[in-house]
Amino acid sequence: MEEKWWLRRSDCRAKGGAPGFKVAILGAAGGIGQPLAMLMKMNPLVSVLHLYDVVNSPGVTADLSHMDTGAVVRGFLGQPQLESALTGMDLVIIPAGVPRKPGMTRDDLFKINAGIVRTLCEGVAKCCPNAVVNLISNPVNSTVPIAAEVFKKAGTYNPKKLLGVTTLDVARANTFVAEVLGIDPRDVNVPVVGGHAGVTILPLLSQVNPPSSFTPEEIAYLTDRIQNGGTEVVEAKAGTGSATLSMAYAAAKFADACLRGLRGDAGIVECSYVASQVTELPFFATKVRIGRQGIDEFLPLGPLNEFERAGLEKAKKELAESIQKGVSFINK
Ligand SMILES: NC(=O)C1=CN([C@@H]2O[C@H](COP(=O)(O)OP(=O)(O)OC[C@H]3O[C@@H](n4cnc5c(N)ncnc54)[C@H](O)[C@@H]3O)[C@@H](O)[C@H]2O)C=CC1
Ligand SMILES: O=C([O-])CC(=O)C(=O)O
Repeated sequence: MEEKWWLRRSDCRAKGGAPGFKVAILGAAGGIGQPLAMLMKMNPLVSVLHLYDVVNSPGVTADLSHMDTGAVVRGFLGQPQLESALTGMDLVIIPAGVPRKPGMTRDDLFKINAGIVRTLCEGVAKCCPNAVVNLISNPVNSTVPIAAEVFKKAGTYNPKKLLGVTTLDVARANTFVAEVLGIDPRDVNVPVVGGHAGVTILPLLSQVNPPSSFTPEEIAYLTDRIQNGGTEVVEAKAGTGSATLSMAYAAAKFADACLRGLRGDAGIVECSYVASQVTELPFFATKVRIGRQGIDEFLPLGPLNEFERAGLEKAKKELAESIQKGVSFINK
């Protein structure tokens, strides 16, 4: 392609190396991957953006590379290029894997996505063992334990740097609560704890900021809508996939929080599904404080009302099974 020009790109004076973080997206040509790649290309904290996929990453890379933002974009295609995609990365975002169709649960994706996540995490362990990992691929309740086991086997596991992305649950909760209250969603913050599937998604409506009270009907409506927000989109898309645009937005927001934490900004608190001692389960989503080394602090659940305590028990039962399934996949 370069032959038709008098100047080759390698002769250009740009040498790269601008200050900023190096970020890789694995699954970058997918429904989430493409808009997420665009949002990360627009993030001023990113100096280098690596886009890896098993299909179409050269096209997505060429396209995004014409945006006049600071990040230098490079594309990587297929397993032989995985190591180059990962080497030197500070943050690795993983939305690789198949999405749901109507009638499926997230757990139905386990068969295909578990193996994809294992392979990609083996690459992370080998090429950028100190990177922060943002895991999006479903079922998150099992893929995060899979990633942890892969890293343990490789001797690189750092629980402070492995974060399951549950930001979309928070974004939905903020949106739906704001609608019920008749206020701006940007002014609402709903902690959502537990996990990322059905009853494991536990919105803590008693802890909504600004402090708000809800009728029992509002609580029933909001809890159901937040827990089934993913299914609402899967059904509306009628077989063509699941949430991609809202997920890319949520993933970009979460990645930005991680980068600001790594930079040393104070007060970065996000909900995320992580290795945790907040409950008796080895993994649980709660608020975490993110700092220079990844997670600095696991924040407690806070006071729950009776409805939330009952929800927590249900969530824990399902979560325990999903965690065990992920752990056994690697240690079978
Ligand atoms: N954590 C969350 O809140 C959410 C998670 N998801 C999950 O994210 C995943 C991706 O969803 P979509 O982007 O809609 O799917 P998609 O099918 O549009 O894109 C997935 C991409 O992954 C790529 N891929 C497949 N195997 C790969 C491998 N071994 N290495 C690298 N790339 C590979 C595919 O080529 C494709 O480009 C799904 O598992 C979905 O369930 C979706 C929405 C929300
Ligand atoms: O529902 C799905 O399969 C995708 C997802 O995780 C979400 O939208 O929350």
